Amino acid sequence: MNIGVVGAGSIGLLLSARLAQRSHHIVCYVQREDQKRELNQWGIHLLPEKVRLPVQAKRTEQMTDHDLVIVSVKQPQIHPVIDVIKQTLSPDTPLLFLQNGMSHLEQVQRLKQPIWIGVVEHGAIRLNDHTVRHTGLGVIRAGTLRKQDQHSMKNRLNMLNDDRFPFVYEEDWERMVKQKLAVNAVINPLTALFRVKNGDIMLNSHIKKLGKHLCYEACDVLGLDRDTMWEMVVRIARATSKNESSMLTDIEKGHETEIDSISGYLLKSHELDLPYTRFVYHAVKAIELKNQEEDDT
Ligand SMILES: NC(=O)C1=CN([C@@H]2O[C@H](COP(=O)(O)OP(=O)(O)OC[C@H]3O[C@@H](n4cnc5c(N)ncnc54)[C@H](OP(=O)(O)O)[C@@H]3O)[C@@H](O)[C@H]2O)C=CC1
Ligand SMILES: CC(C)(CO)C(=O)C(=O)O
Repeated sequence: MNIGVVGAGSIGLLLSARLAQRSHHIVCYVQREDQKRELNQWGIHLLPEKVRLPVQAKRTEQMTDHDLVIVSVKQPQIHPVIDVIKQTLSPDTPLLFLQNGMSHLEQVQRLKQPIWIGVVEHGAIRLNDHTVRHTGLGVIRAGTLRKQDQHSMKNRLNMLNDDRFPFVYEEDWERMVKQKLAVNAVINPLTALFRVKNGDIMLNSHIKKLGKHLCYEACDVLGLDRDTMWEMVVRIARATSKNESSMLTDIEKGHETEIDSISGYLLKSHELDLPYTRFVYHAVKAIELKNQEEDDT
């Protein structure tokens, strides 16, 4: 397939490399000239295998139609990408959105294109503009926003699917996104606040206890079963145990996190008090603010 990947960060580079390995033609859309140059010159260096995969790189404004366009920028970065999509892509080009959280869904639903909503259960970390380490093998789950797109989506998803990098079709995308939100509402703030890798939150009995409270609060808001969800959180934390969560990476780099679309989304959509969620929300925002103040001085 001919695939465009918007955003060549940890997940964008991982996806581009894994799909290029299966001989798909990949165009990475990036926002910086230096990253474009590096990717065109070196391709993607994929670890731990130490292989180089050739890709083409262009600026996001140069976006054209593909068999599929995958959007792998972070939730707070999505507005300008949606503007480019509106201006450049035909209404037939399918779009796969992979953001954590749920705040982007309202905007995305207004697009005319066939929309696939996906969640990533892999762990990945970008080491430089053309090098990525695959730190936790998981799956990518996706479903279609509109029923009429299901058939063509299933066909295309089959073309992407591979035992070493699975894509799984999900009939109930809303449930899938809610479950991923509950997982992120536990793992992401705890790893960011305690500065630990995903697996470590299950090894420290106190952090694990906080995790269970966060999980139960998320389940109560989202209408999910508490025990099933806690099992899922434990499974994903273990499967990605060596991974730094995307929120921890953001905190360490002094970047804005996705806390607003994860814990913030839960707080906004519920009237009951969620004391554990409220605490981690403000704690992560406090670190963001501190990082910002340090940058300004
Ligand atoms: N990392 C992980 O292990 C996991 C991440 N996720 C989710 O996947 C999504 C992506 O995360 P991740 O890859 O870690 O994030 P990164 O911050 O590593 O990557 C985001 C990339 O998007 C780029 N970008 C921002 N705006 C634009 C634009 N207008 N045009 C082109 N590129 C742009 C950034 O460019 P620049 O480098 O120039 O800033 C950056 O390279 C998030 O929602 C995250 O929560 C889900 C599961 C696991
Ligand atoms: C599943 C998990 C926690 C993997 O690291 C993730 O989604 C993230 O880091 O944002």
